[in-house]
Amino acid sequence: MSFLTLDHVSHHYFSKESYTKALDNISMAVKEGEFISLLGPSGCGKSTLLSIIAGIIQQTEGTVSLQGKSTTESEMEIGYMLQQDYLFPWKTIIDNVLLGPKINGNKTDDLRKKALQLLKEVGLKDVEMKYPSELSGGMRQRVALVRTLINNPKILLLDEPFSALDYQTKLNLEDLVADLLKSYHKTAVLVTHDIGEAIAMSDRIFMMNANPGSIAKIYEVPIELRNEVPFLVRRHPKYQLIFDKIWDELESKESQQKVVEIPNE
Ligand SMILES: Nc1ncnc2c1ncn2[C@@H]1O[C@H](COP(=O)(O)OP(=O)(O)OP(=O)(O)O)[C@@H](O)[C@H]1O
Repeated sequence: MSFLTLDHVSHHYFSKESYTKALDNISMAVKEGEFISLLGPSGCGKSTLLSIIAGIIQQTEGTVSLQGKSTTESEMEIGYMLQQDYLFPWKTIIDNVLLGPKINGNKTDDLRKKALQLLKEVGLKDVEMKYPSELSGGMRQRVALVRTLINNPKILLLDEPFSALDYQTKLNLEDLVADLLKSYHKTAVLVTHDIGEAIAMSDRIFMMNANPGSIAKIYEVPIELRNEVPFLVRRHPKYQLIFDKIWDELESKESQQKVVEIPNE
């Protein structure tokens, strides 16, 4: 049985003024511990798809399940990491990390130890009593990662989590996230515009079409690249070949973007 299953998922946005068919008939099966990326032209529905997997929005058609359970029932088992860290500025780092478990009514004494361990694992020692404003963007994003992992989610949904960071910080964080997810055997879905990031981090890359959003192609990253840390994947002889192939595909999709017509009622 696959870990995350999407079966014929479609989604339409309706309002009085407009209608958008954002996703059309998406099916995919993600294995436990697998890292997949969603890549595609702007507006092809990547974030919509991630929100549906997260159970934040309900798809118009089709089913989404995590280990056989609907994702709306498994909300607590899903971790979400976004471009912005959304840390509360008036709370210390440790209080930010422990806020989720606290809201869920969990005792935080044991979790405090785990939080400090995770902070150490992401290279943040002795920051627990600091406030977010005292940390750099990359450090705050690492705190956001710890805040996600403290809930021990079964799956991590990553919506362009590195795109607001400078290039060097982004590469370092990619290595860190890949290493942590591997060591905790977490399944992950990454939305990105960065082809290099998708190749460096993923087992498989789902290339999407726009208007409406659908899966156009699935690229399986060769095993020898998957066994490397992301930074070294970018130096692998096969990396540029895969990059060029995906680049050409993406370029042709950008140029094919059409205006969607609003159907008559
Ligand atoms: N709340 C909404 N109401 C109406 N239409 C929406 C809404 N959110 C997204 N859309 C439309 O649905 C389509 C898919 O949007 P979505 O944000 O999922 O794409 P994306 O691939 O994540 O885009 P980008 O790469 O630019 O972030 C687009 O046509 C967008 O305009």
